[in-house]
Amino acid sequence: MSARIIDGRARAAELRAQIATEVGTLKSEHGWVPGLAVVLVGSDPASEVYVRMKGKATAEAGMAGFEHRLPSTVTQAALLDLIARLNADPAVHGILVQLPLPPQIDEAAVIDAIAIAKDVDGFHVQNAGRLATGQAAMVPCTPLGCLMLLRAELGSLEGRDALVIGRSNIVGKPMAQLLIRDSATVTVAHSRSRDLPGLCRRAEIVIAAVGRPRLVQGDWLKPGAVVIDVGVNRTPEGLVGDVDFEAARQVASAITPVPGGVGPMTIACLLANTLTAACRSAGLPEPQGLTA
Ligand SMILES: NC(=O)C1=CN([C@@H]2O[C@H](COP(=O)(O)OP(=O)(O)OC[C@H]3O[C@@H](n4cnc5c(N)ncnc54)[C@H](OP(=O)(O)O)[C@@H]3O)[C@@H](O)[C@H]2O)C=CC1
Ligand SMILES: Nc1nc(=O)c2c([nH]1)NC[C@@H]1CN(c3ccc(C(=O)N[C@@H](CCC(=O)O)C(=O)O)cc3)C=[N+]21
Repeated sequence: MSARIIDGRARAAELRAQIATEVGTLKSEHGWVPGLAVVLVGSDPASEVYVRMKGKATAEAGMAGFEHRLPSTVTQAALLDLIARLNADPAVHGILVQLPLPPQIDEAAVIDAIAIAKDVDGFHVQNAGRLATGQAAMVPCTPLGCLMLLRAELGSLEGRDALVIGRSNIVGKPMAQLLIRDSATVTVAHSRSRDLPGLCRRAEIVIAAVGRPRLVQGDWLKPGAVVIDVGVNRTPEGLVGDVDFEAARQVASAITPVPGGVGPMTIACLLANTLTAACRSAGLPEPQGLTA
């Protein structure tokens, strides 16, 4: 068997086109556009790439982009001061502080300073809590993108055995919450899990969010499994995922590639969250199909 390759790049392009249309309507009917502020501290090369991609996608969707660059030596107080100004700026509907932050900055304190309604990353404790308790939340972009791909592939996730590998606050945990909400049976594995291959072999859905190149082997997979590879690992041979793609595609029924799978969906979902946040702030109806 050879797996269907899930084209995240194409799905993300569709989503961005839908968002651009909605933004055009907002502009012509209401005379304003959604605005996304991206804050980059320091000059980590990978972060630079992501911030540039986000800026480009924002502009192409017709949204207003505000980029704030701060030196790696910035103080916590100065960063919190910028966030306070962005919170108060009516042209800014979404705020993203690129992670990771330098060691002198308390990441949790920074995230919790972002206005809940503008937290388009969905990292604020209150958005995490809302997601966990089934209230309307800003949902983290990467898990949201994975969920969209899974629903498109499988339709209903009800009763499916899903394995999430990774328990980070930004990917693994919110991914598990979304799968629970869609009535999948969810297992969350991490570095202390015993028998990861055995856990994998039971799963109809595997979501790998680990950060270890090609950790998940082809013979760990249940035949016909749907595999979502969140990993983005820079190796001497180039960008690779957390799944051994060539081996896995012989066993899986569908699999996301790296690059071209989850990554582009993350960026598209950031725009989706910004549009959703903008509509909510203006009391306008939310466009359909952009949230979980
Ligand atoms: N495509 C995209 O849009 C995005 C991609 N990423 C990528 O996804 C990956 C994960 O990101 P993130 O969640 O932030 O990473 P973290 O480093 O925060 O979390 C990694 C998780 O993997 C677990 N883990 C580590 N080693 C193993 C192992 N050998 N077996 C099982 N579990 C293990 C860790 O366990 P423990 O908790 O016990 O330490 C932890 O829970 C990275 O490659 C990152 O680059 C991230 C965000 C967006
Ligand atoms: N506050 C915050 N929010 C984030 O969402 C956030 C963050 N910080 N810090 C870093 C991670 C990582 N992340 C990615 C986004 C897009 C791709 C992506 O588009 N990847 C392309 C490849 C791009 C390349 O060549 O590097 C792909 O997979 O096809 C990957 C990873 C968002 N993150």
